[in-house]
Formats: sequence, structure tokens, C-alpha cells
Amino acid sequence: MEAPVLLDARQLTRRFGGLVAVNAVSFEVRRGEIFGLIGPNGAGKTTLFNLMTGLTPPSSGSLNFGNQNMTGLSPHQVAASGISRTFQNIRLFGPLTALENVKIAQHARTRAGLWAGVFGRDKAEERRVELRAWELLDLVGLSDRAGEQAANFSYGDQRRLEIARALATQPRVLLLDEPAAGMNTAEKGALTSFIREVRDRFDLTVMVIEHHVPLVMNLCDRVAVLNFGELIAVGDPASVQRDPKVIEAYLGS
Ligand SMILES: Nc1ncnc2c1ncn2[C@@H]1O[C@H](COP(=O)(O)OP(=O)(O)OP(=O)(O)O)[C@@H](O)[C@H]1O
Repeated sequence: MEAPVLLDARQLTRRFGGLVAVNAVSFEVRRGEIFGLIGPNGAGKTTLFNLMTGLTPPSSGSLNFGNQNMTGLSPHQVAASGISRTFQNIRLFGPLTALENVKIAQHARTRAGLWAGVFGRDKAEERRVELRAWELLDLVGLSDRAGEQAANFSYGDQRRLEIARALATQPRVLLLDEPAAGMNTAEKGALTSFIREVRDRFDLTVMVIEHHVPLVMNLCDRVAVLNFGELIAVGDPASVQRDPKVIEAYLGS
């Protein structure tokens, strides 16, 4: 039996002046899926993630997450609802340690949490936050470097730390924007099994934007292809790779 639909995007559209960055894009992501989003530079991939996470309001269209209509929610409300993301341009607090970075991400989960993060919270709660931060660092293989400044980490390690931060909000959906960017070959090789492990362990649904085609093809259950803001193909990796429209989009770019 197929898993239920968890994310349902309907006719999502975003215009910037005369440019239609995302043009009437509709797709469904099923619970537990690893769903890839590919397309040439400027195709609208990051804008679509921004629409899904409240950073950019859609010009029209809607996104449903389970029974909840997410359209028009703020990034904070989206995160609190259970959709978490990483960014193409890494957004860590460079001068802070790895452990501090994960702890702050947990405090940011709710406004009350952020308040407590700034003005202090009770000791038991603080211990829970600290323990969970250690668990997440352990999961991404960085617990032995918890006290090091994030700015000193390699790209690959910064991306892993970003994933730990995204998981700190206990999401049900994880959106990864180019997780392999800047990683070396060995790190890229390990990323596929790492993302699957994280999906299984936290019972997640994952969407991933990625330029590295072999990684996408190995990792994803299904792949959607954007070109000039339009969704030109959705399907299993092999059939998408054979699709003449997809081949043309890539050769033309
Ligand atoms: N805030 C904005 N204002 C104006 N134009 C924008 C804005 N954000 C994105 N765009 C434009 O929308 C289009 C899609 O950009 P987007 O970054 O979503 O593409 P992408 O597929 O993620 O590209 P890449 O693979 O290069 O990251 C581009 O033409 C871009 O210049």
C-alpha cells in the first residue's frame, strides 16, 4: 500500500516583477519519501523551497502539509508545524561552537523557547537541551568536535552541522538545499546513506535540491524537474533521466 500524501503543492506560483520564478507548480510528496528537485541554474528550485517554508509568500497557489494549509504562514510558524530546512548558503553561527549552534536551534523552536534561550530556563530543561544537542552531534558524527568553532569546520562538516540544527526542531519534513555542495568525493559518497539513516531514524519525509546527478539518482525515490519555473517531469530517477524534455532542458542550459 502506498504511503499517504504528506505534502501537496497546488499551482504554486511566484512572480518577481515580470519574471515567473515558479510557475503553477503542482506535486505531491508521500510520507517517508526522499523526493529530489533538480533543474538548471535559475530554474526556481530555491524559490520553491522558500515558498514552502514561508520565506517568500506565493503570488498564488497553495501548499498543504497533512491537513494543514501552510499558505501564508511565517517561517517560524512553518518550522513549528514540522517543516525544517537547510540553506544553500550555510547559515551557521561561525564564532560559536558546534554544540552551541545546535542548542540555539532548539531554543528557536518556539517563541517561548527563544525567550527562555535568551533569559534563561530551568536547569532540568537546560540539561535536556544539552543532552539532545549531544545526541544530534553524535548522529551527524561531530560529537568529538562539539567544542570547536563552527567557522573552522570543512564545508562537509558544516553541512552536517546544518542538518543537526535542522533536526533540532524535531521536524517531520526535512528540506535540504544542495547538501553535497562543497563536499569532497568521499563526503558525497557517505551522504546518501547518511540521509537515508536520518530519514529512517526520525521517520522523516525528505526533499532535496541537488546538482550532483549521480547522488540524486542513487538517493531519491522520485525526482521532479524544474525548468524556467515550470515542472517538466516527475517520476522515478531512471524514467526522469530518459525523459526527452529533461535531456533538452539540461543540454540547452
Ligand atoms: N528575491 C528575488 N527577486 C528577484 N528575482 C529573484 C529573487 N529570487 C529569485 N529570483 C529569480 O528567480 C529565478 C529562480 O531563482 P532560484 O534561485 O529559485 O533558482 P534555482 O533553481 O534555485 O537556481 P540555482 O540552481 O542557481 O540555485 C532566477 O531567475 C532568479 O534570478
